[in-house]
Amino acid sequence: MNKLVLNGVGKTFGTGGKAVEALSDINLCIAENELAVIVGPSGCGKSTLLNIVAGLEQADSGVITMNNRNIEGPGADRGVVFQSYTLFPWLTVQQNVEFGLKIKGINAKERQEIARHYINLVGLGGFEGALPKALSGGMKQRVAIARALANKPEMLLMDEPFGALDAQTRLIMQELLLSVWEKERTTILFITHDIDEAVLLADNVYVMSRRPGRIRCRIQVPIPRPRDHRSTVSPEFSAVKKEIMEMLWEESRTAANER
Ligand SMILES: Nc1ncnc2c1ncn2[C@@H]1O[C@H](COP(=O)(O)OP(=O)(O)OP(=O)(O)O)[C@@H](O)[C@H]1O
Repeated sequence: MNKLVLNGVGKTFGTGGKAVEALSDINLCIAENELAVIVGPSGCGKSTLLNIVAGLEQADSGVITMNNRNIEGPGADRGVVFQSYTLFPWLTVQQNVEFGLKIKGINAKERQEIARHYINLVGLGGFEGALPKALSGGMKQRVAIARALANKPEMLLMDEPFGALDAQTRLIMQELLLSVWEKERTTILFITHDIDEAVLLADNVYVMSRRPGRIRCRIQVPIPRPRDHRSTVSPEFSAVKKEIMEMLWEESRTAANER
C-alpha cells in the first residue's frame, strides 16, 4: 500500500533572473513500512523535497498525499530528525522525549511510560535526567529519534541525521536505526550523501538528478534483513553501490560541465 505519493511536484525559489528551480516534476511513491533513502548530487533539492513532505515548505506545483490525504502543512503525523541537534537544551532527555506528548495532552503517567520505552529503545536507559549539553553527538541524535518516535508518527523524515557524526558513531547509529526500524516498522524517508549508508539502510534508494531535481530512478536493494555492518561486505552491496555511484558521478559531471 502506498503511504506517501508525490505527483508532479515542483518548487522554485525566488523570481525573475534570480529564480532557482530546485525541483521539477518529482514523482515518488513510498510504500507503507518502507525504508526509503534519497541520494543525489549536492544542491539537487533533497532537503527541499523533505521539507515539502514535512510541510515546512510549500510546493509550487503537484500533489503530495500521505494515506491518500493532501499534505498542507506540518503535522504530528510526520516526525522530523535533522542533522543539527534540535533538542531543547534546558530540558532533560526525558522531558525532551515527552515534549510532543505533553502538547498532545497525554497525561503525565502515560507520557512517562511512552518516553521511557523509546529512551530504552535507542539505548539511552539511565540518561533520562541528563541535559543535552552532557551528551555526545550520537546520544543527542538518539534522543531526537526517540522524541520523533514517541509521537507515533505515520512517517519519520530524516535529513542527513548522522551527517555530523564521526565514522564509527555513524555506523553505530545506522545499526541502531536498522534495529529500531525492525521493531517499529515506521515508514522512513531518509536523505543522505553517503552511498554506503543508503545501501545499508534502504529497501529502495531513489537517485535524484542534478538540479532541478527529479527522481532519476529507484534501485531496489536486494540485501537480506536483518542487516548490520557485515552486510556491507557482500557482493550484492558492492554491486548496488557501484550502480548508484556511476549514476551520481554522471549527474555531478554533467552539472559541472553545465556551469
Ligand atoms: N530558502 C531558499 N531560498 C533560496 N534558494 C534555496 C532555498 N532553499 C534551497 N534553495 C536552493 O535550492 C537548491 C536545492 O537546495 P537543497 O538544500 O534542497 O539541496 P540539497 O540536495 O539538499 O543540497 P545538499 O546536498 O548540498 O545538502 C539549491 O540551489 C539551493 O541553493
